[in-house]
Amino acid sequence: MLRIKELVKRYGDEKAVLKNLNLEVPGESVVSIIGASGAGKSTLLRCINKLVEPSSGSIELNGTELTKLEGKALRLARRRIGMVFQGFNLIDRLTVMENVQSGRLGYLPTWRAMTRRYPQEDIDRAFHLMERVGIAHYANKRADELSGGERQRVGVVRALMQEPEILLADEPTASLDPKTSKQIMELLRALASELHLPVLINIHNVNEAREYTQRIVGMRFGRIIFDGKPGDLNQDAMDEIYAGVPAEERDGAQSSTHLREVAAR
Ligand SMILES: Nc1ncnc2c1ncn2[C@@H]1O[C@H](COP(=O)(O)OP(=O)(O)OP(=O)(O)O)[C@@H](O)[C@H]1O
Repeated sequence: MLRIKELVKRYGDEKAVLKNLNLEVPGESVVSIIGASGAGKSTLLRCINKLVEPSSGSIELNGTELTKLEGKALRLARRRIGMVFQGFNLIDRLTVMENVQSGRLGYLPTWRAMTRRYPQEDIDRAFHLMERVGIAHYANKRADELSGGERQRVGVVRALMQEPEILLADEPTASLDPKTSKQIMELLRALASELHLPVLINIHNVNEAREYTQRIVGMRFGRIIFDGKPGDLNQDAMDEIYAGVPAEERDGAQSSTHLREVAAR
């Protein structure tokens, strides 16, 4: 169970981008977070895995308060949070196997990780997961030789190698074509149920959110203003979440997170 209470995030002296946000995600549920660009969706995910430091409030994962952790305790907690990225975040020159094994870094002594001498059980687990998502035959291929959908499957396996207690996906399909997007959403939904994992997906494509997730959380200006089943997301709710956003930009627009990542490359 993920339990977020009164979460506030402020970048520097700017006004808060998350404003006293409350959210509970029980096990095994697939929740999508939608909202206009700048609503605070990525910041929320980044606060959960502490890529950014919350300004105040609490984030509890299965009874562990994450916001207060530091040093080793933080590292241990972080390895329980799997993250899937829009741009995949793979190391191109490494093989698929090497990339997925990087999900075990939080568990291995440094010498073992540096020399890439992975324990047999980690190799077995990697093959099992790669077979599950259909990429086992690519184990020894370089990551940059794969298609976008295959790369995202590597990203998913890497996250699962962490034995996570929750999976966070930050626009996992935004770099993919529609058919591949559906396959990845289908996969995330299936894995949530097979592995009894809560999955939190930040997503721009509202149609995919409706089709593949059981619960939709709508954000606006750092607040949750909708929280319900896909069937409850009617036109009024959509208009409130996306007020002021042109219709053609509501779906599939490039996110500011993506643009920032591209600019940083
Ligand atoms: N590292 C940062 N430093 C300063 N401001 C930031 C930073 N990251 C995000 N912001 C600001 O916080 C606000 C929320 O951004 P965030 O990326 O969380 O929104 P989002 O809903 O995920 O948007 P998008 O869908 O476009 O990615 C925006 O105004 C953004 O400019």
